[in-house]
Amino acid sequence: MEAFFKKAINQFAQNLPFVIYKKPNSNTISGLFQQNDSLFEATDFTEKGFVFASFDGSKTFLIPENQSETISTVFQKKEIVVSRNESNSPNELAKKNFVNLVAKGIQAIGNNEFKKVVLSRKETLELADFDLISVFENLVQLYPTTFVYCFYHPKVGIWLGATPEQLLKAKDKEFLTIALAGTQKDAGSTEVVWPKKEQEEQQFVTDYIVEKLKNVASEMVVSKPYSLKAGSIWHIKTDISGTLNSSSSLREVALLLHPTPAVCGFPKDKSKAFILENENYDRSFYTGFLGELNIEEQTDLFVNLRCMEIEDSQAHLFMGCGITKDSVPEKEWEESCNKSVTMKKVLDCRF
Ligand SMILES: C=C(O[C@@H]1C=C(C(=O)O)C=C[C@H]1O)C(=O)O
Repeated sequence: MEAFFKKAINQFAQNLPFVIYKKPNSNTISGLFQQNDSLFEATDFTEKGFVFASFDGSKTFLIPENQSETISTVFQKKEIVVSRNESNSPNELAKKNFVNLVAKGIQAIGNNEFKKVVLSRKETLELADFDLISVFENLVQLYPTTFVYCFYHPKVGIWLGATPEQLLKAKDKEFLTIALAGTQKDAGSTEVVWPKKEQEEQQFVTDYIVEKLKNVASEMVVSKPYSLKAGSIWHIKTDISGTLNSSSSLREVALLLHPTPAVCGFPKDKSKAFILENENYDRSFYTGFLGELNIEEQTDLFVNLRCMEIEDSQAHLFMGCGITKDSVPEKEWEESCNKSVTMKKVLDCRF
């Protein structure tokens, strides 16, 4: 593991692009270390490499496999101590802005503009000291069931995250995606009871994805909804798998799914337009997607959630909440605070 991280440190010191990542429940950390600093894009999704795409669809960057050294290492579990006091320092202005944004979303739903919209915010923290590799290791140690990554490109920036949400897994014509929604804080029990509002919201997401996929796939299998723990919060998840029609391409499916109702809303176009007009900040790569594209004949893409961008001595954290007609703005604010803890914890823990 040490030699692997040393490689990443050297790469970073030379301002060369790289990505290191660990898949959910896996023991392997993989890395692509690009040998030049060119900025590549995935265009038709027949490329091989690691893709990093923005929410608005304008950027689909790629660390190409054929321009990179690929290395992996086995992850060793360590005991870590989280020193952060989990209570959030209340920021009254940020709260007021978010509560107003959510209220506006609820009003638009009441006016039948769309049925669901995912509204988000950005929170900036000052970092006293920051070590890229330690923070990545903290993510790996703390969130074993998520997709953990650290992406660096001198022309893009530094992003880290631990996302519970798969966008698309595909091999040949077989694919898998999920519908994820509903959030509640972990109270220490594995028996999670979900209110009707959360169950309905998640069912909307499932139905919408299945309906969309009918255009490109056959033989779809939809699992029963079940509870999934990601860090200290729970979600409701449904697995959806199927076979792509011979005329459908990987790119078509990825773009059909992205952005999913779990991070945008539905109908997609109307909720996306509302987000772009009202959120008042640029989501950039948050709620975009990332992951392996045609590596060893497999594609494994995730939605970029529970993530942060590191810029100079600051960390920008991003969190969002699914808004439906039954949402309560104050509760959504609290949910966004709970989600922010996923990143806050790793900025403040020690081995
Ligand atoms: C948008 C985020 O999360 C999404 C929204 C959820 C919700 O509204 O309950 C749950 C999981 C994610 O699909 C985020 O974490 O930033």
